Parts: sequence; C-alpha cells; structure tokens
Amino acid sequence: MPAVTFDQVRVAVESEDSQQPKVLLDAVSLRLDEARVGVIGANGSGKSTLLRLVNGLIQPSSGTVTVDGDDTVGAVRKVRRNVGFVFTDPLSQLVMPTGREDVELSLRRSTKNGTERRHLAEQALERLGLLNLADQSIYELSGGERQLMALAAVLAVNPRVLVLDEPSTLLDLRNRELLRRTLAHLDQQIIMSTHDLELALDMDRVLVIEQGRVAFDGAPAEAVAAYRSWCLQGLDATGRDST
Ligand SMILES: Nc1ncnc2c1ncn2[C@@H]1O[C@H](COP(=O)(O)OP(=O)(O)OP(=O)(O)O)[C@@H](O)[C@H]1O
Repeated sequence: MPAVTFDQVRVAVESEDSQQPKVLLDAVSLRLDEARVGVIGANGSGKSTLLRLVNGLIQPSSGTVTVDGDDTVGAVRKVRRNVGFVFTDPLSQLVMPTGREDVELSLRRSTKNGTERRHLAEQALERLGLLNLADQSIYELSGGERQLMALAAVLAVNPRVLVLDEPSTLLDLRNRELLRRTLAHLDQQIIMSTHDLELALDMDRVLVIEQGRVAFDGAPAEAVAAYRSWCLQGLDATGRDST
C-alpha cells in the first residue's frame, strides 16, 4: 500500500469576523498505510479538510503531507495522478453531458487510443452497474446514480489511492450495498470520510476528528464507540441539548 503521511499539519484561514485566523485542522501527524482508512466526526469537525489535503486540493498552512513520498504541494501533479478524489456532491465533479462522456474524459490523459478508451469506459461503467444509464443526461439521473457515476469516472483511471468524501450520503440501501461490495474488492488504498458508521466498521483503521484535531485513532469498533459517546453527550431523550 502507498503511505500517506501528515507531519504536524495545520490548516488556518483568514476569519471574516475576527482578527485571529480560523483553524480548520491542527497538529495532525499520521502515517496511513492500511488498505482501508475511515474518517468520522461531527459536522464541521474537519474531515473534508483532512481529505482534501491528500490530493493537494488544500495546501497546509504549515507542516507537510506526502503520498508515497511525494509532497502534495511540490509534486502536486504527480500526487493528483496517483490519488483519485470523489466529492460528496457529484455535480461538482461531473462536467460532461452524459456519464459515458465523463468517464471517457477522465481517461483522456492516460489512454490516447479512442477505441481502447471507449472499452475502458464501458468496463468502468459496467463494474458499477451503470451501463444502462451511461448515455442519459447527467441531470436526468438521481442523486445516487450521479454519485456512482462520479465514482466510476475516478475508478476508470485506476488511481493508487482512492479518497472518498462521504460517498454514501445519496445512496439507497441497494446502492449503498453495491458501493460497500465494490469498495471491498478494490486494490486501491481507500481513505474515506463517512457519517455511515456501518461503513466505518468495514475499515481497517478509523480516525475520529473533533474540532480540527485527531481525537481518536485506532480500531473501527473502538473509534465508533468513542465517537458515539462524545457526540451524544448531553443530548436528552427528547433531543434537547442539556449541556
Ligand atoms: N475555505 C474555508 N474558509 C473558512 N472556513 C472553512 C473553509 N473551509 C471549511 N471551513 C470550515 O472549516 C470547518 C471544517 O470543515 P470541513 O468541511 O472540513 O468539515 P467536515 O467535518 O467535512 O463537515 P461535514 O460533516 O459537515 O461535511 C467548518 O467549520 C467549515 O465551515
């Protein structure tokens, strides 16, 4: 497995209503070399920020992030070739009128031959059961179908690391199970944020992010238990927050 490392990473942005910068992530040092790494935590805790550092979509304010030894700032082009990123919102990723065209577009750099490109695109679509939707307008697909289409486009180029930002949010039970099984059989290293704690339990290692810091790092069942207890603290039976 490739290793993704974070060395004393901090991400801070200018704050509109304060002189102090807003700290999105702080003191993150990690070496991720397991096949399946999950990232869980409350809304706004910093999960997407952590994931976006892996393919250089966000640069650290201080510290370094590397993928297989390549710095995500200094070697960003190489890093992007090795890291496929699937966004939570598929419409921020799918740019072509149809899924087939989108998958072929992602293959354009790696596969120059048009016939081969069409064949590989067909394979990528088939793998996720999307061939029958391949020529339909992206805007006529359901949210879940679009989410799977975005995954197919990223998987088509066979990246070494697959980063998924909440991939199951729009999926129904059947498609969520399809996603689960697909991910289980991939050779890629997977780093995935999710609010779906069952998906988190499929991982080898789970990080719990709390207010921009890694609050727990370890076995999935323990991570989920720790997250549950922090997250639900102070919430009474009627849903009121008594803290
Ligand atoms: N460019 C930015 N400028 C200012 N604040 C930002 C920026 N990007 C993210 N934030 C803030 O940083 C915090 C962490 O955001 P992030 O998207 O990483 O959270 P998350 O854990 O992925 O949340 P969710 O589960 O809701 O998707 C949030 O408070 C968010 O509003």
